[in-house]
Amino acid sequence: MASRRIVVLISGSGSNLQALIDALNTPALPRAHIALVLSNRKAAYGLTRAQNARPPIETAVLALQPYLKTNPGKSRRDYDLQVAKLVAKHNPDVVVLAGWMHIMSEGFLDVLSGDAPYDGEHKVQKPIPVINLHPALPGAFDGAHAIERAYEAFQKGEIKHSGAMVHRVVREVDRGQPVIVQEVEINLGEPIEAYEERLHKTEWDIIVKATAKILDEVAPISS
Ligand SMILES: Nc1nc2c(c(=O)[nH]1)N[C@@H](CN(C=O)c1ccc(C(=O)N[C@@H](CCC(=O)O)C(=O)O)cc1)CN2
Ligand SMILES: NCC(=O)N[C@@H]1O[C@H](COP(=O)([O-])[O-])[C@@H](O)[C@H]1O
Repeated sequence: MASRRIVVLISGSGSNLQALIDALNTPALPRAHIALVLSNRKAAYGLTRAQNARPPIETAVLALQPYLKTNPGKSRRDYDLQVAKLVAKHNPDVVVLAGWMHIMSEGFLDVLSGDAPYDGEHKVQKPIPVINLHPALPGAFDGAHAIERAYEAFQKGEIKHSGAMVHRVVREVDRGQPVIVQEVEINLGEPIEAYEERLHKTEWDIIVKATAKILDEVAPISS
């Protein structure tokens, strides 16, 4: 059976990308490779992680503001379609947003679902699931800076739990169906760094499990 294809979108350090890289072709993530790592920030250390992988992983950078500057008249939506085109060309079985700090418009999702062509003519052969890692529980702290917001809310007594999840990506940010949800303990009075350390370890675990779960749904390994 052919190796299952993963495309990973990043914006930063890439520690979750590293978790995926380390899990490739182990029992946790069998028969899989990362076909492309795409970053919207050229300084993202995750790009170095991909290039240092063995075998090296193809990387690409497409940042919004430089795109708009070099393509006068083009919009954020055009940018999203360009991202979709870069992704679709690799015909992935799954797309993983691993710290991808850009809200995707319908255009991107329409291409990945097969509802719209990625090059004005061709559509993806089958719907491509897109999943996102988010450092909060379903329905809580949607959007950016969720770690800090959840930590502060707990310390103020506003919430009793927080955690992390991987969810399917839909147009409404962080409201897609959860794939894996894991609570993470927060302790009253502890520094945020202690909570973040526990949370990131949980993320590294659930991003691999969620990716494997989706791959087994869309491209199961025949026994
Ligand atoms: N259509 C969707 N797009 C994205 C989703 C989603 O569920 N649906 N998840 C996010 C990831 N994310 C939280 O998990 C998130 C990332 C970024 C932002 C945000 O406010 N981005 C700003 C720019 C911020 C920056 O550049 O630092 C923006 O896009 O204008 C919110 C939520 C990924 N995309
Ligand atoms: N809303 C999305 C969001 O906040 N994502 C967060 O970005 C970090 C990426 O870390 P990494 O670059 O080390 O993988 C992770 O903590 C992830 O939960």
